[in-house]
Amino acid sequence: MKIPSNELIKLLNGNIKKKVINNEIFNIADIKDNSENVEKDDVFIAFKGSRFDGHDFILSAFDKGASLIIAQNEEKIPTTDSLQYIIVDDIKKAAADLSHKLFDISPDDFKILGVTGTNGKSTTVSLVHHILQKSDKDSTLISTVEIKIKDEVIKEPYNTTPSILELSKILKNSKENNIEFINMEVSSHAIHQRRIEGFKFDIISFTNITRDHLDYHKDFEEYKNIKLSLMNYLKDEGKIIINLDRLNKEDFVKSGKEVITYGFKKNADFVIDNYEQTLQQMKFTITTKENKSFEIRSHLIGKFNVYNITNAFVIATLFGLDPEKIIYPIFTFKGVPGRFQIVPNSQSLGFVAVIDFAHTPDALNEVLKTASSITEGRIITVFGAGGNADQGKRKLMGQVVSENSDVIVLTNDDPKDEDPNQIIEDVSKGIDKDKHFIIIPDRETAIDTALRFANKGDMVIIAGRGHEKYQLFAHGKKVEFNDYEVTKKLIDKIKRSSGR
Ligand SMILES: CC(=O)N[C@H]1[C@@H](OP(=O)(O)OP(=O)(O)OC[C@H]2O[C@@H](n3ccc(=O)[nH]c3=O)[C@H](O)[C@@H]2O)O[C@H](CO)[C@@H](O)[C@@H]1O[C@H](C)C(=O)N[C@@H](C)C(=O)N[C@H](CCC(=O)O)C(=O)O
Ligand SMILES: Nc1ncnc2c1ncn2[C@@H]1O[C@H](COP(=O)(O)OP(=O)(O)OP(=O)(O)O)[C@@H](O)[C@H]1O
Repeated sequence: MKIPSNELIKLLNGNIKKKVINNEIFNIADIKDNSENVEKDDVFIAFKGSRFDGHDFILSAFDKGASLIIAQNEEKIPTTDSLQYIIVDDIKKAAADLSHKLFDISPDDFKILGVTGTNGKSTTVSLVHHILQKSDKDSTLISTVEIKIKDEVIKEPYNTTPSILELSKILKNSKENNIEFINMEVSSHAIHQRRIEGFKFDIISFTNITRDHLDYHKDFEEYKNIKLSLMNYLKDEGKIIINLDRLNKEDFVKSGKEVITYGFKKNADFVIDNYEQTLQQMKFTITTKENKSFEIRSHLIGKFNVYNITNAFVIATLFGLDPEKIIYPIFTFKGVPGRFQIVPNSQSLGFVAVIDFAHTPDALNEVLKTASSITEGRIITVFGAGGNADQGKRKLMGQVVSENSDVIVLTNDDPKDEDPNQIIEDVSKGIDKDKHFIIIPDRETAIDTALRFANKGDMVIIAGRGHEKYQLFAHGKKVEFNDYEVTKKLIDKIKRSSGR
């Protein structure tokens, strides 16, 4: 794209501290925030991060052909002839303004949904995407599990919420594909790091706010306030949806925006009732304020999924869909990989093996309570806790699993750079020592042991890693490991060896 310098300056108006520009016109190929990827005629934005400072790579970007540098710290600008740069006050705003202009996108081009909360984001956005697609409404999905335009996967997600520049590129791609709806997960990290700068949402949905990520955030209060600050990113007519059973409406009405509620509580705008669950399917009703009731059936399992489904139902109605027509797409939704996902070949052995992404105390509580409610036999839980993450939640995870399981196999999750034995030690502090409890650090052996221990009628819950494809160890070591595939393989082996 060709852009005259004066237009560029106008675009960043009010944000410029200093500029050294010689070109009258810039021929901008792309806009990058990683020097490694810079090519000829790119603009390089120097972000200061938690590990690196992009300012340290300005020279490298320039050598690779960057035509313009946008930076924030003048002292770190290298003294090189012909380096053209702009020093701005607010680099996140500059990145959003520039990328939106360059890619010709604006939040007004789309109806945008943001789902935040500790748990339930992926399931909710994936279901909304499915409902929209099945209703002939073109939609983009941005989640931890996949990034899709319509039904086409366009990118493997790296983070739950991508960076400012990646998001801009997804919106550009979406606009080129005439997408009407953007459905995205918004993590607390993304809000804090302003990865959503320049975004304005039509709907923001809050699922629940419970303990997580207290390695990154100072305390729970800060974590909660960061989540709540997402409300500042609503369009003027934007609406908020909350789960009234899990959240306090007062925290949201303060925003001055319309707050729509759902829950089992009778004073919710969308009341859930008559919930019944079997291993095959659930059913429940949603009753609107106008006293219209809708019977919902789904293959998903668990009360937490009743909430996720109702949330998606409310979102879809606010997006203008006929509620009657939402019911069938909900029924055809197969769920998100690694979220209460049953490993089918386990049932021929007489028990049920389930893969679930629960990696917070609250999620483990929800999943194990669900498991108990639909299981005659014992609950056997295989789990661990992740490294380089909230250490304080480990003991709480141990407690929840201890209270809700008959047999516990404690193993490695993703130890990352931490000592795996220390993580196991931290988790085991929450486990009642009178329980049937065994520590097996190797995850495959742990799963195998749990499966061999299972009797007819039992349920084996393999928690924590869900859809993830790799186990992460120290020094960046990545080992292929998918709980579903490993469990399936182990069950086949047990079947072969036992002749069952
Ligand atoms: C701590 C954290 O959140 N870091 C995120 C952050 O990175 P950062 O700003 O710290 O970047 P950095 O690595 O220090 O680099 C600074 C700058 O130098 C640049 N650089 C760096 C090296 C180089 O050679 N050249 C160069 O130009 C980098 O491109 C970057 O622009 O911004 C990056 C881009 O958005 C993220 O990918 C990165 O996520 C890291 C990988 C991460 O682990 N984040 C987790 C904690 C996270 O964000 N999780 C949440 C939710 C998880 C959940 O829901 O459970 C998520 O949204 O994924
Ligand atoms: N509404 C909910 N309330 C509590 N727990 C839930 C809820 N929905 C899902 N869970 C639990 O959280 C796990 C992750 O679900 P999901 O991926 O939908 O959440 P998420 O917020 O996207 O999490 P992440 O960002 O870590 O992927 C599930 O496997 C389940 O154990």
